[in-house]
Amino acid sequence: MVGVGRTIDWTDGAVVIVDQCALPAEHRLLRLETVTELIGAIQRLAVRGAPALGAAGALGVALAARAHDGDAGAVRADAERLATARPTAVNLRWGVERALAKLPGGTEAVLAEALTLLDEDVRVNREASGHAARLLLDRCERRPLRLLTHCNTGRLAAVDWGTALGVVRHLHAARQLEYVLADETRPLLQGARLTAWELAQEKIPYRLLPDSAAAAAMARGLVDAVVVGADRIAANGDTANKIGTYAVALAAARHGLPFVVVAPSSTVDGELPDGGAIVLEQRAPEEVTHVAGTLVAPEGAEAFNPAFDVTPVDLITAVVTEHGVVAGSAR
Ligand SMILES: CSC[C@H]1O[C@H](OP(=O)(O)O)[C@H](O)[C@@H]1O
Repeated sequence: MVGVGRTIDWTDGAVVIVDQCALPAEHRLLRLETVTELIGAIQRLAVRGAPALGAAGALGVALAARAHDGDAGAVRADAERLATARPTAVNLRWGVERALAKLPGGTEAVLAEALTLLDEDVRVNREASGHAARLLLDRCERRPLRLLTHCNTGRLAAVDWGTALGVVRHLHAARQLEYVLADETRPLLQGARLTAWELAQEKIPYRLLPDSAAAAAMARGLVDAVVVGADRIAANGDTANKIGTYAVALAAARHGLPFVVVAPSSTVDGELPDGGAIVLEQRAPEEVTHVAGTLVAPEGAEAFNPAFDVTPVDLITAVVTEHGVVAGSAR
């Protein structure tokens, strides 16, 4: 059920999500009854995070199948609008296509596939984050661990549990975590608003830091390892993730710290040989020139606001999915 553990689910013919734009001030649910409403929620990041986008894509096809019952052309047109709502996370199109493949079996078959995908997401991310937690315990001597993370990769970025933050949950449960250093993650502050909220909810020790302080934290010996999520992983292991991830990887390499990417295998795009071809979403300048709706730059200031960057695999210790380590120097 949404809110209790799940970030996104299907309730009485609608997609119901936790409205991530309202957090941390308010934990409220949004009921989305049409594909257009769902696309709007995806594009304003009310629902966000690669695995959660996969679930949204699949459930969105169920909405389309119900709305256009019997009109496969109309369903496919809505499915394409969904799949292109945000370009970088491969999971969105993957979820759409998973559900669309069941369309010949009818509306209920599409919904059944989408609900199966949601259940899978939780299991797969628990497995992937479990592998990554064990890898970090193998590679890091110090106990308990002090992890730095970027953006939000917890249950809010998935159906439940999460990827990199799933590692934190495993380690915390095993009493092997001292604290988390969470990058605020400008400009949309997924770390400050969402990761901090998740960790506070579970009384997991954390400190928030400006993105610009991540390298300094490593230089001061405050970090044992870095763990992040992913939005699209190329066949060679190059990884697209939230803007700022590449800088964190450079700093981790400089300080000889493990840098681990955790994602479900649905985030791997085997058709891309390397990260050079990953489409990186560019977002509105206002996300940079304004803070909480207040202009903080000169009127008319231009901005460079890519939502993602690519970390080359040579800076990644391990890319870990439910299948274990699939790329990186730890293979
Ligand atoms: C569990 S992967 C989450 C992944 O998605 C985030 O992007 P966004 O907040 O724009 O959806 C970020 O890249 C996270 O690492």
